[in-house]
Amino acid sequence: MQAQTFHTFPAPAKLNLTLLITGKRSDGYHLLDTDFRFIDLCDSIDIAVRDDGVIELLNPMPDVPADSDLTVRAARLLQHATGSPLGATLRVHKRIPMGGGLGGGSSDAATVLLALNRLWGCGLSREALMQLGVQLGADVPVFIFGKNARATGIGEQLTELALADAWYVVCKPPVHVATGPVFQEFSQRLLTGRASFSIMRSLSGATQKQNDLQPVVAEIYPAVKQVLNRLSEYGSPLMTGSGACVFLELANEDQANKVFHSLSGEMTVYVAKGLKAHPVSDGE
Ligand SMILES: C[C@](O)(CO)[C@H](O)COP(=O)(O)OP(=O)(O)OC[C@H]1O[C@@H](n2ccc(N)nc2=O)[C@H](O)[C@@H]1O
Ligand SMILES: Nc1ncnc2c1ncn2[C@@H]1O[C@H](COP(=O)(O)OP(=O)(O)OP(=O)(O)O)[C@@H](O)[C@H]1O
Repeated sequence: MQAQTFHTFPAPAKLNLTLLITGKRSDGYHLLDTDFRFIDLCDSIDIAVRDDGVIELLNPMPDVPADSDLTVRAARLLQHATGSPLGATLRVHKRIPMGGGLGGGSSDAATVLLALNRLWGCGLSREALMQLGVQLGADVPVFIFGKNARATGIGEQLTELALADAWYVVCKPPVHVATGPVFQEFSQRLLTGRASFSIMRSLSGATQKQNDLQPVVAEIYPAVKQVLNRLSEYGSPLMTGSGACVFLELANEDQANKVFHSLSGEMTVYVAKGLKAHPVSDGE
């Protein structure tokens, strides 16, 4: 086989700067009102086009078989939707912790859709890619949308959000949180009055940040609560997505570095800059 030419594409993590749950759809998915921000903590994906139609992942992760990996699923979905006869060899460099609420798998999938749409010459619009992406996960569309955004629906109705420069300290408690069970527990709590939909807060446009999944996760996973407590010594931390990661927004890089250095001996911690936009543009 001919030597393959690889192109490298970044896949940034996201933070949910606020996350309100406003309702539930008939299929069980929850309706959200959430502000997404991309940060410069990124995976990267090497992609080479091949002409035999095969989708191959060179370095599957130990606990995710290649066929289940969101990068492979994204490539196959695009192939199926467009009828492209081309294939791809993929290599994923993970930096974004998994099960952290940072959307790493979703971002990897979005980057593959954006990159292969271009490399295969499919010519799908951004909207069409977003519609494909949501089939892989509720967090995929925002990464294709490509801008920091307020999201409603299950995360697929997006409006651009202008955000000031900011730096973030992101801590990863030593637990892996699965998204589905956290939403299920939230729903259970609705029945017993221990949780409620944040409809009024959403409608009123209240600016105070909160994450409606945080009380659920902090109770089930004491490690998350501990990290929230520790970070609150420096400001007002919040959990991102369905956890487990917890972040603190700082006004400048110096402050972020100071907090980072005081925590780095104790836990897994990252310092990241908020991005203005997704680093992959689809050429539009
Ligand atoms: C919590 C967030 O990270 C916020 O950005 C996302 O809403 C989660 O998005 P995601 O990880 O892409 O989630 P998916 O893979 O689509 O969904 C996993 C499971 O979480 C539940 N789920 C997810 C998203 C949502 N809006 N409501 C839900 O109830 C569903 O049971 C679903 O089967
Ligand atoms: N390329 C991939 N990278 C990471 N996880 C993947 C990938 N492909 C499949 N997965 C599966 O998806 C799960 C969720 O991964 P991800 O890193 O997106 O979690 P998360 O940050 O909690 O997501 P979210 O914020 O969207 O809930 C992983 O535990 C893994 O089993």
